[in-house]
Amino acid sequence: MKITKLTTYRVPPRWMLLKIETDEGVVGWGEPVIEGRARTVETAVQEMEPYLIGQDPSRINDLWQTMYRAGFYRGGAILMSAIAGIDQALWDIKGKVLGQPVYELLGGLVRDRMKMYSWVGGDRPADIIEQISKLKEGGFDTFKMNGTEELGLLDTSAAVDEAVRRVAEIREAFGNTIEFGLDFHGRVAAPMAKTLLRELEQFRPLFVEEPVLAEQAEYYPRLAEMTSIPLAAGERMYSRFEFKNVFAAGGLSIVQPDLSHAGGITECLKIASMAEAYDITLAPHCPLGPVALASCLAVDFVSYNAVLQEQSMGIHYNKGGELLDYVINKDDFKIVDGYCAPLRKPGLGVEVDEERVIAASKNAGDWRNPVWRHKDGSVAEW
Ligand SMILES: O=C(O)[C@H](O)[C@@H](O)[C@@H](O)[C@H](O)CO
Ligand SMILES: [Mg+2]
Repeated sequence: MKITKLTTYRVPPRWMLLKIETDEGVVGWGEPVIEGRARTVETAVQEMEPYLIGQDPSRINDLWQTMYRAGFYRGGAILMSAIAGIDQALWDIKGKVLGQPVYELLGGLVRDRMKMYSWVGGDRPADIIEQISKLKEGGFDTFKMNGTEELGLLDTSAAVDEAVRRVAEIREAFGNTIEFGLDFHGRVAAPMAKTLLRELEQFRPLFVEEPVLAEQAEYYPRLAEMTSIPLAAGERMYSRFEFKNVFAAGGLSIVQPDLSHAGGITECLKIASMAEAYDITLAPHCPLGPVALASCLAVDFVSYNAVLQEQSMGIHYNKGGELLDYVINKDDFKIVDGYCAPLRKPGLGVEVDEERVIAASKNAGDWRNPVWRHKDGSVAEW
């Protein structure tokens, strides 16, 4: 079998799907994308083509190493997202050729169902109680929200109180009947992280995500020393070579690689195994589309340390397109009592609605995250 064609489709709300065709008619789908840089990743996928066209798609490991090493420069958000989507599609092809779901090719199920969580609250956390109540009726009991609005490098006691008040209200309203993670989203600089963590400790959030920016990862062990709140990070790290230093330095309790940013299934499996050796749990990042989610689930169902899975249904970013818009097998993504079952169809288990994808790609738009400014006019982390 030989790879014959790669076709990318940028689609609303801010995703990109990749179709890889072969000379025997087997097709694989992937989701290479960096939110807000879809066109850049699209070009990176096109630049990877010479390594792929005419090659045997079953040789995923060799194709992965070639894409990673052959261009001399390596790593980073764009190249690793391009490799990620291609890798996902290659696994999809392999499973379809062998008539097996990807998780069977990776040693079979390590669990029967996977715990999912839902976003609430939007860019600036609001209406949290109401949104949690609604989702709770639908069976969710685990949520994530932004921990703060924009926050100054050195901000006020009032800003800290505002972040704490929101969390206090959640515990007040729901007690321990629900759990929630707080995503600091890189908005909190090191000078503020300790104060916020200390003040939030009493409400026992399930985790605090990106307590400081990934480029400040050396703070993770120091912050972990002063709080019992599990610290989570990983969506802005792109290969096991980045994660190894963070694991060795300590401080992380939860690692969140993104299956569409960190080299795909092949790479994230390695990251998951490395994390397990350090007793770090796995909660793949996935505010993206259905092929990305299916790839996450493939890794979740074979990784003992997988504990939580993000999914984007109802997320505040999904304007103009929802996770289930582009798949035929909508029921396979059903979340029952907050859990998702394995996708049992061959490959990634996603039946992509190609007609819908092609139609939607005609007006994909160019999603960008907002550019926030502090009161003094300087740019703020969004
Ligand atoms: O935890 C999450 O889902 C992420 O922080 C998410 O909010 C961002 O990755 C966003 O998609 C960037 O455009
Ligand atoms: Mg996040």
